[in-house]
Parts: sequence; structure tokens; C-alpha cells
Amino acid sequence: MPLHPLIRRLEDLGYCSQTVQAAFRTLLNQRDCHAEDVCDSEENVNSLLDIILGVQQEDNEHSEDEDGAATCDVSGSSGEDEDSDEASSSHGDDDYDSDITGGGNYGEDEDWHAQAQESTDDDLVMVPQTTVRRKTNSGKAPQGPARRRSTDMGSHQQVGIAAFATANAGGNGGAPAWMAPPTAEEIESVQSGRVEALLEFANRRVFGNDGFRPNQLEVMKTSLSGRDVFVLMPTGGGKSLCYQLPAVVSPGITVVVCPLLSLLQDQVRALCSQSGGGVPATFLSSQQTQDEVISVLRELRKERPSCKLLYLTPEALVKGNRIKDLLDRLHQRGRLARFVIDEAHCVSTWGHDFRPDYAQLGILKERYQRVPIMALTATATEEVKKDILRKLSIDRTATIFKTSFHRPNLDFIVYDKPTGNTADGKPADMEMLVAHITQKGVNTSGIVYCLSREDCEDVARYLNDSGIRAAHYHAGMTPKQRTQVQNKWRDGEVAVVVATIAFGMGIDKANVRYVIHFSLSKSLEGYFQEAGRAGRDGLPSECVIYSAPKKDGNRLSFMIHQGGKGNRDAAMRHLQEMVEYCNARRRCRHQILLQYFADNSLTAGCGNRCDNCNNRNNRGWSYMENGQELGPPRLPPWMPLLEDPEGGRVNGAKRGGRTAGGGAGQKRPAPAGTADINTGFQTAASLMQAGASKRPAQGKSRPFGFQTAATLHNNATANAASSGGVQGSGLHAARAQQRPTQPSGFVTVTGGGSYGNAHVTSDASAIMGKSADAARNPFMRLGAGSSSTNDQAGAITESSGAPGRRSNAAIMAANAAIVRAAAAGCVLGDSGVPRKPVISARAHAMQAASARLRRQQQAMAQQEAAAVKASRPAAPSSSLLIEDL
Ligand SMILES: Nc1ncnc2c1ncn2[C@@H]1O[C@H](COP(=O)(O)OP(=O)(O)OP(=O)(O)O)[C@@H](O)[C@H]1O
Repeated sequence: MPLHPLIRRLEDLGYCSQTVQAAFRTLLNQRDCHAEDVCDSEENVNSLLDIILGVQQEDNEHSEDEDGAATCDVSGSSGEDEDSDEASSSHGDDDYDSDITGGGNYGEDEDWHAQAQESTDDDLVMVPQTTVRRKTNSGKAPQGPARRRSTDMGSHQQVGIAAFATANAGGNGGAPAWMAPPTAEEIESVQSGRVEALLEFANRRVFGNDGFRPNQLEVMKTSLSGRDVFVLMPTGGGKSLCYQLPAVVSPGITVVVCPLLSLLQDQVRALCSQSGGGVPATFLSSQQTQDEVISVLRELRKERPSCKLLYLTPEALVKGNRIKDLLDRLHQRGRLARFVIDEAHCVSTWGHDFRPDYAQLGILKERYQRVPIMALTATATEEVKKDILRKLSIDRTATIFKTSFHRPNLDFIVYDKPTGNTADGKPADMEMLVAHITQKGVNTSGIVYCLSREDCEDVARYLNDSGIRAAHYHAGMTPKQRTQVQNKWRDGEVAVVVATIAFGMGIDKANVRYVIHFSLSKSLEGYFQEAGRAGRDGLPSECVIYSAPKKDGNRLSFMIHQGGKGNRDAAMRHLQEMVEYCNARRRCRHQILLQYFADNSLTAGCGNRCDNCNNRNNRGWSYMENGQELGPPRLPPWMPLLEDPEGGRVNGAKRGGRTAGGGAGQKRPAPAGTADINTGFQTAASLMQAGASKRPAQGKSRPFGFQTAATLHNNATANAASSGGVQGSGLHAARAQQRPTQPSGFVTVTGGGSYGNAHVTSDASAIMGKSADAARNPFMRLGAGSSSTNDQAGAITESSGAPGRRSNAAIMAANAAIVRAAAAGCVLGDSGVPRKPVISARAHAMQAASARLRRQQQAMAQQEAAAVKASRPAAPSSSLLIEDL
């Protein structure tokens, strides 16, 4: 008799024929119909699958009855005596997981390792989820035959697809499929296309995914073949699925070692609430109540526990005798499917997040030789990788999977962190952060990383005071407080989390658009992991460091030397690498990061997705001086007035007045008087006021200090007025526009006071040769306008490049330079000492022409006077004057 198409389809998916046929009979019984009445539809496939997968549940319910314990009842009031005794003996006995603290490696106050210091909080205690019921799509518990397992394939040799089917269909009578070392046939069997089909099916049904990400399938298949696996995958790459899916489809329990209690709780919660009906998972921790622990232990001691994944902290595993005992029992019964070491970089003393208890995990191979291990991490250099493999004793056996670390949707940028205060007394770095986040959008989801808990609280407060919804997060808070922050952030109630690195591992929010490091990370590995929280949905996102290597570096190295544990030399080396990354001005940042992880996958450029490539390719900045990487301050384009850390007292003096305009990158002596007048990072408004208050008496030259573009702009009018320009000579402006190469300074100087502003604008257009650009960019316009009305400012423009001949980018840079110079309170670099600008030949020519003009004006005035006297009309002066120039 031909097989019903439905049965064939499920067999094709990898289910054993007998299981499917039994399920099919159940379906017919339920519907009270004949086989020919059941069509080959998706809905019916699902119904059959529900019945198949439901068998396990029924079996569990049955074994609960047998055991006399309802495992969902955390009070565990009725249980086996044996369990109860054991459980009660565990009361107050914290020999398992007695210490969830990871210790602070490098400083008590910092969160480097304090993430693991989880204080008790009742609200956070997870209800064990071992008996999360699978629901059908309709929400009802699946119906199905209670004892189908006797008909399932039971031979322990039938690993692979049959094993999955039997596992899901109610077990195989306890046959320890994984106890026997896999034969070549078995390996081949599980690597066949049928395994793939089953994994695809379970991926869709249980996890709701349409497909696999790079390497996921290969990792799963290798692990299912019984081999040890080492997985290197970037943050957000999908490491969890690599072990969760094999756990679902293979018999027995997958034990997952996870460094953080909060992370482990999140994982269990997420698994239990999978849309496909939930994956039975649980955890053991010292944070659970005695009853909860009893309940979990009882469940795990059953002949066939329903639980597929058991999460543990490393401390629990290596220190807890009770846990070891539990694992021994599971092992003896052949129920240990595999060990998973999540965040495996914690194993290595060379890694950035070493945990002593992780280093003890080598006991797993010693004790449970044939249980495969899967180690996963997002950050490991070659050195760290080797160390992990060796410490876990899988260096000879593990298959290594390495997925490219390249994150093409991330922009890696370093800005120089400003020092000092703004003119109105606000901290310049905070103001820059506020402007940065505002520019991103105050509701846009982001993370700001700080070095210490105190910094987090200060920054979060400042952001809130500035109208940005922010919350701090660090290991000094109770678990409840941290969960609240995390939830608010997840739900969009809070836009920005300001955190120590306690906020990191396991944060799975897709739409984080920026990660700003307000202080350096302690290593590139750590940085890459923290920054990798951005853009997990694949959309463009920014990873920015506010770099103050000296200050942060000192703080970090102090912490390293204060710290008791860990490898100090390695820590210092990591810090040095971090500093070098920040200081790099030429090399592509994506390349630096990838090469750090020995990843050569990025052969082409990053597509200008880092500041260095962008500056080089789009702005023509070379940053090389005498073989050294140097260059202008790295400043955010969205905040020109706060963008020059060299304008600050400290930085300006330290770096010695490199040209603000940057193109040439020439070193100049620091302008005299900088230290007196510089407050750096002054707002336009305050600078304008300062400029106004310092304005000298009419006819005297204007001070350079404290002039913003706006001030200079105003001065243009004043200059024009005081220069004795010919009243009513609107033609000046018109002529200037007609002659774009016309040196603009003189046009404006000779312009009438009443329309000096107009001259500034039009002349700026003329200088640029592109009025549209000038109109679009107020700084460009004002900068150039200023220069046109002021010899000194003119010198700035000159030194920033030749007007009219530069590219847009150069013009932008030059004008930003003017603004920065003004903001810094003096003219930097090229114009030399304030009031004694370096005036180019061209500017000298302009001055000479100006003087000539004035003489002509005087002559004209005399002529006019004579003409009036002679009752003749005055000659039109302006056209003559313009032509003379
Ligand atoms: N095959 C897939 N299809 C669709 N989504 C997937 C797939 N694999 C994983 N994901 C999703 O990608 C996101 C990131 O996965 P996961 O948390 O496992 O990353 P990770 O590699 O563990 O990252 P991290 O190192 O940051 O913890 C999750 O939301 C997960 O559901």
C-alpha cells in the first residue's frame, strides 16, 4: 500500500517511519476519519508534528505521575523521599555555586569582573522552567498517544536523525546513544542531508528562523557527530543557536556554562518563551530558593528529564559537589549530550575577561571523556584561542569554525576627547556627548561606556539634565535595578544606557544605533565585543571612542597594577594595543580590528566606514609628518564650535599649535597669548559676547581673541563702515559677483556699512566659486566672509589654502579651521601671533590695493567737492574703483 504523502513528507524531514505512522493513526483517531480524508496540507503536517513532539510531553507527564512530583511546583511539596532528603540536606548547604563572584581582577571599584558579583534579589529569582509545556499552535497542550516510544527506533547505533526523532518522540528507552564513540558510519549519517533537513525544520518550527547564518549549520552538524567544536563568531553572529538547536534535536541534556547569572537567566527565559512553544530549559544557581533547587534536581534525576538545556555558572560547576554528583548521574545514564562553554575567552589568562573558575573547566574532559564540548566566543586572538583549546583539553580534537569578524555596517570612529570647560562653565566632553547624542536623535537607542561606576552615574545624570533619557548601569546596582534599566532600555523608555562593561555580554537588542566609549576599553578584544552591541540588525551604526589615551591609559594602568589577579603584563599589552588603535590616523580601523583577530577576510577597503579611510579618501588628509602619524584634532563635523581640543588650555599647550585647517598639517609654534585667552570650546554665543565686549574703539584694529565667525561677521559690517566706504555703492557687491576671482576682502572693505553683510555673503560665494555651497554651509560663508573683511582673518583664509582653487572638502576644512581658531580664542598656526598675522603676498597686494582705493576715494571726494562747487554732478565712483582693483 503506498505511503500517505503526509507520512512521506515527515519521513523526509527525518522522522522515523514508525513514529510518524503512529502519529498519523492518532490524528485519524482524533478526527475520527480515514486516511483518504486527510489531505497533504501544511496544516496537517503541523498537526502531525504537534502529535509527535507532544509524545515527549505526555511521557514526561507520565513520569511525573510515576515520580509523584509535579516539577512545575517549585515548592516541591510532594516528591520522592530520596529527592526530598537530598534536597533538604542541601538546605543551607551552599557547596554548589556557593560563590558566584568572579572577583575583581583589576580594581575593586571597577566593573571589569564585577559583572559576576550578583547580589541576591528575590524578585529576580527565576522559577525553574523545566516543565514549560509545549503548546500547539492553537495554544492547547498537544494531544497524542502516551506510549509510542516502544515502537521507536531504539538502537544506540542509530544516532543522527533517528536519535533526534526518538528523542523528540519520547526517547528510546534510555539507550545512551551518545555514550558509544561515534563510528565513521555514524558520523557520515549525521552529516548527511537528512540531518540538515531536520535541523532546518527544527530551526523553523522551534526558533522561528528561516535559515542559517554563516557556519551555524556546519557547527551544529559537527557537534551532533560527537566532535568537540570551537566556534569563533562575531557578536550577534548567532552563537547561541549553534548549541541550542543541537540540544533540541539530540537526546539527553546539554549543559551550558555561562559566566553571568543575568545572562543565563535571560537565555533560559528566552528559550522557554520561544514562539514555537518553548524549549524546556533550566538553570541552577545559588540565587534560587531551596525549593526551586529541589525541583530542578528532582527533574534532572528522572530517567528521562524533559529538560533539554541546563545552564550553570562556572563556579557552580567546578566548586559544587552536588552539581558534580548530578552530572555524574546524568553521565552514567547516558543523558549528557554535550558541554557548552559560552564566552569561552574567559578561560584564557591571555584573554580580556579571564575568570579563574573558567580555567578549571579542563576537568570536564577528564571526567566525561566522551561527552563532546562546544566552546564559543566572539573575541579571541590566535594566542587566546590556543590557550582556550589547551585549557579545555580539546586542542587535539576540536574542529575549529571561524566566521569573519567583519561588521560592514559599523562605522568605527575615534574623536579626541575635549578637556576643560566651555565658556559658560560646562564640561566640554559632556557637552560634546550631548551634542553627539542629540545629533543621533534623542530617542535613538544607544550605549555609552564609562570606566567607573561613578562616571556612569555622572554622565547619565548630565544627559538627563540635558533632556536625554538615560540610565546608568553597573555591577554596584542590585540585580533588580539592573534588570529594570535593561527592560526600560529594551522597551524604549530609556534611550541611552550609560554603563560599565557589566552591561555587555548577552545584551541582544537589535536596533542599537551607536556605542560611544566615553573612556578607553582595556583591550581591543573588549572593545570589539562592547562596540559589537551596535547594529545587530545589520543596519548602519556607529562605534565611537572619545579618546584621551593619556588620561584613560593612566587610570587603566593604575587599575591593572592595583589588581590582584590576572596577568598584568598581558593586561598592559592589551591596553597598549588599545591606545595604538586610538592614536592610529592612517590605517583602516576595520583592518586593525580584523588583523588583531588574525582575520584576513577584508581584502578590499572598508568603504569609508572608519574615520581614517574617510579622512584620507574624502578629505585628502594624509596625517603623515616626518614618518609619524600626526594630524589635526579628530573632531565631529556636527559640532564645529566644540571640535578643537587643541584650543583647550591643556591640549593647545601640549600639542603646540598645529594648523587648525589641517590640510597641510604643518607644525607651528603655539600662538602667543593662547594660554591667557584660551578657554577652548566656547559657545558661539559666549564668544560673540566676548568678542563684542573686547571690541576696540572705532578705527582701531580688532583683537583676535574671542572672535567667532559670528563676531567676525559682525565686525565685517563695522569694518566696512569704518573704512569710509562709498555710501550707496551697491555696485561693489554686484561687481564682485561678476568676478569670482576678485579678492573679496577689498570689495567688502570698500563696501558701504549698511550692506556690509550682503557683501560678506556674496563675496564668500565669490571666493568659493560655488554660491550653493556657501549658502548651504553657514560656517563656510561666515568664515570666508570674515576673512574678507579683516586682514588678519584674511590671512587665516589664505593660510588655509587658496580661495577659489580648493575642493569643497578643503574649503570645508579650512572654514572649520577658522571657526575653530575663533573658538579657540586666537588664530592658530598659520597666522602666527595674534595681531601679527602672516600675511601672504596676495594679502599684501590686497592691502596695497586697499590703500590705493582709499586714496582714490579721497581724491574722488575732493573731486566731488570741487564738482559741487562747480555745480556739476559727481562722477560715478564705484565702477572705477572696482576696475582698479
Ligand atoms: N539563523 C538565524 N536566523 C535568524 N536570526 C538568528 C539566527 N541565528 C541567530 N539569530 C538571531 O541573532 C541574534 C543574535 O544571536 P545570538 O544572541 O546568538 O548572538 P551571539 O553570537 O551569541 O552574540 P553575542 O556574542 O553578542 O552574545 C539573536 O536575536 C538571534 O535570535
